[in-house]
Amino acid sequence: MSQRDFNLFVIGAGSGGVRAARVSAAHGAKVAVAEEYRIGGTCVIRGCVPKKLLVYGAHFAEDLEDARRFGWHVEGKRFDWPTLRDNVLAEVTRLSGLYTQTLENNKVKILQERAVVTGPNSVRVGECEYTADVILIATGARPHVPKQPGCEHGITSNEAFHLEQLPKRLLIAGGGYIANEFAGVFNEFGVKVTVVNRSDAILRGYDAQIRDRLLQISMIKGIQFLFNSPIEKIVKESSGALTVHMPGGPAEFDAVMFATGRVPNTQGLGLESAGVEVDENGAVRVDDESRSTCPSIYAVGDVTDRVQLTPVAIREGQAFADTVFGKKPTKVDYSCIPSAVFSHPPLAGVGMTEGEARNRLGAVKVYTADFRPMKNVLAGRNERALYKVIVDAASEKIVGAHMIGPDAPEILQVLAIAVKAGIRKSQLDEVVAVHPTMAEELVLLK
Ligand SMILES: Cc1cc2nc3c(=O)[nH]c(=O)nc-3n(C[C@H](O)[C@H](O)[C@H](O)COP(=O)(O)OP(=O)(O)OC[C@H]3O[C@@H](n4cnc5c(N)ncnc54)[C@H](O)[C@@H]3O)c2cc1C
Ligand SMILES: NC(=O)c1ccc[n+]([C@@H]2O[C@H](COP(=O)([O-])OP(=O)(O)OC[C@H]3O[C@@H](n4cnc5c(N)ncnc54)[C@H](O)[C@@H]3O)[C@@H](O)[C@H]2O)c1
Repeated sequence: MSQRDFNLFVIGAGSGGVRAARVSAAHGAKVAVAEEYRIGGTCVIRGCVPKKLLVYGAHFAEDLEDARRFGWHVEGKRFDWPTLRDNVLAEVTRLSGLYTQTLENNKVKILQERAVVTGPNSVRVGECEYTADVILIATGARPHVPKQPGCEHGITSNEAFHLEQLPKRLLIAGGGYIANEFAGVFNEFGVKVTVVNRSDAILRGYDAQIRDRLLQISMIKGIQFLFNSPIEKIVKESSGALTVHMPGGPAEFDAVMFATGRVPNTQGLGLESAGVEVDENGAVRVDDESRSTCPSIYAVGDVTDRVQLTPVAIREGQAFADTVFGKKPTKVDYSCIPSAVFSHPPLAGVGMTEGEARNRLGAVKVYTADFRPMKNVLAGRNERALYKVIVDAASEKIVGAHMIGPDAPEILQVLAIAVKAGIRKSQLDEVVAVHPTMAEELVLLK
């Protein structure tokens, strides 16, 4: 029996930390978790969940517009931001309560304060020092804000959920997930959105044709994109407006939001006291069992900067608990991780893009369905969906699938099973279509 206060001390009650704490406790460990902000972490409090609820809220703008062609006349429609904001924040509070309850039900001691590591087996929380056989760093990541003069006047996704009122003109810096998701949301709410990117492409890592389709549709919806436009400085005017200086000249906005990546939360965490190494971005270096360079300290989730997605943090937390406290050594399989961008319309992908497949495999076959969904046709909405299935010409196996269009993330989740299982294109063809659906295009690809 250990003489220390706990078998496991988890720092950070987000996606990875909560799963690791709960499962380790279920395996019989005495567990404590420290959280400096709110139980649930980024995903629940200021990430996936409130973001997706805003995406739902935003989509009503198009649904109400399309409704007319389906015979529905909605008089006097009007959007009220405070109503949506407050309902979303209330839902976040409810979910945070459920996460807290889950930890308590599993007898995990919750310390609602910042923790720092003071040695290989010790942690300080406020005035108290605790000892533990194992420490798990699950502190996540925080928004990166560029250092150019005046950038402190901008906000990040953290603040976007709490805006007092919507800005009339919003500049979003970045071209990744958060930039495209929030550009879509705020544009649907009637905000004039400009996306500025320092490079010449959005959503690197996704299939080029799918990205192009999103760019094209986003521009038609009224979102302006400026490429190769690093922000040089931001000046706050006496009116409160922000003048943003860029290579193409200055422009005025009511708010600037940075969506320029997220950096691991290791600053001031005391990792050096235990010999825990971090990389050049501050991410904890770990082996394939999530063990750091200190044998008693592990790390999971965004703080390791492997794949910054909730389901990955959860898997890493589960694998850690099973390996260290469940006598079941488990490694996370990082191959074929599906992902989605909840833009308007959403896009999703799994496996190799067409470009990657051509580079890595040489001979590939690409099957595409480029179509206007039935609902869009009747609505008079000129938006086309695009599905792509990438096949290794030698083995006939599907090595990637990518799509943009209504409900693409929902459809892709199921297709990802086929890609992960390594099925052949002919096996897709054997499946009878569910008609009329959009997903049936996947079994009718010629
Ligand atoms: C706007 C936004 C939208 C997103 N949307 C999606 C999505 O749709 N799908 C998806 O898969 N992923 C999404 N993500 C990413 C996802 O939220 C993260 O990958 C995930 O939350 C990482 O989990 P984690 O456990 O590593 O860290 P987190 O969930 O960030 O948890 C870390 C916790 O540690 C706490 N903490 C930090 N330092 C200390 C300390 N010293 N002491 C005590 N506590 C500390 C923090 O307060 C935080 O609660 C989104 C992220 C953002 C920002
Ligand atoms: N739907 C989802 O699953 C989802 C949604 C939101 C966030 N996330 C996760 O959170 C992470 C962070 O999201 P994000 O959108 O901030 O990051 P990102 O990595 O997706 O995009 C960052 C963007 O900022 C640009 N950039 C980086 N540094 C810059 C600088 N100094 N000046 C100007 N531009 C700069 C990059 O070129 C890139 O376009 C994502 O990588 C993702 O893993 C996932």
